[in-house]
Amino acid sequence: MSESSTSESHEPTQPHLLTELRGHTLIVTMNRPESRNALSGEMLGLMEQAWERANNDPEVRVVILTGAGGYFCAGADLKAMSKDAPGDKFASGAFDPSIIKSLLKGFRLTKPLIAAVEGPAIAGGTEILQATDIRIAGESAKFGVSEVKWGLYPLGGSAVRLPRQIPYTIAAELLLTGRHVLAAEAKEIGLIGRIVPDGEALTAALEVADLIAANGPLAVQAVLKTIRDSEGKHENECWKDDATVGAAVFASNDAKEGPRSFAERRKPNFSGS
Ligand SMILES: C[C@H]([C@H](O)CC(=O)SCCNC(=O)CCNC(=O)[C@H](O)C(C)(C)COP(=O)(O)OP(=O)(O)OC[C@H]1O[C@@H](n2cnc3c(N)ncnc32)[C@H](O)[C@@H]1OP(=O)(O)O)[C@H]1CC[C@H]2[C@@H]3CCC4=CC(=O)CC[C@]4(C)[C@H]3CC[C@]12C
Repeated sequence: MSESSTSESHEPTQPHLLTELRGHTLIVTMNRPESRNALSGEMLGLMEQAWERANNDPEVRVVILTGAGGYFCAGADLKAMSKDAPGDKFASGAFDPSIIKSLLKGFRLTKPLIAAVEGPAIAGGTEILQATDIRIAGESAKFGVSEVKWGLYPLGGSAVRLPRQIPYTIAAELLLTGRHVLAAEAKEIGLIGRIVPDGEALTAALEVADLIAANGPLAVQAVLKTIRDSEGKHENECWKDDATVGAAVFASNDAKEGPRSFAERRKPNFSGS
């Protein structure tokens, strides 16, 4: 990683989250491999900063979320929670769990987000996965929303999102039993889109990111907006916004550059305007 986020309190050489801009792709890496990249307060704070950057930096066209050391994320740091229970902060109003920006609940990226998963993606790890658009995993990756095993609630959004993303009965089973599933089953139920050999998830994600980054950025972001905004609505309720968003793209310089590049038999040079 050539570039890393600033650490708020931990060792400056080992921040809990790393970021690297490679071309137009922002790679965001959860970085506590000794704890299977369990979510710390520091990591969550740095994730918020990374998402702000992704949305506001025009150089960023695609984002990849991954984990260090061959692990994705083991959810909340249960050891820290055993000493300092978050429930007290919810009860006092010190933390409002209806918006958890770091886990992309109540806040979404305007750029496509690809998950590159190796190893365990459990509880909060599978919760944030549900906020990603494209999901690629190594064959040994493991998923699950196991909060109920510890008497906890999946506050990262899974009780709402999972039944919308995979068949209801399977979502209910996973949420209520907390059982883990391997990559093959995760793909079968539609939780992830692609399986690659272990160790190759990031490479595969970068290949997809390059394909997306080569496209017109305004077009990509507009398509993503419509995918998100139309979710759960009757199609007739969507056409007005679909037309507004689409017409704005057609009015852009990029929409002139694309057809021109085809006619001139060259690669398009999109400016994002
Ligand atoms: C609400 C969200 C979220 O929904 C809640 C959760 O995520 S609960 C977390 C539940 N996690 C699990 O069930 C996973 C437990 N781990 C395992 O099952 C296994 O370890 C594994 C399958 C991941 C890996 O197995 P392995 O056999 O490969 O490895 P193993 O030997 O078991 O482990 C290796 C070492 O790693 C350590 N380890 C593993 N997992 C964890 C873990 N989860 N926590 C700590 N350490 C872990 C293990 O112990 C081994 O270490 P050794 O030293 O060798 O023993 C919530 C998500 C984030 C919350 C916010 C956090 C910050 C906040 C603070 C506040 O004060 C206010 C609230 C809040 C904002 C808080 C709000 C809720 C969340 C958003």
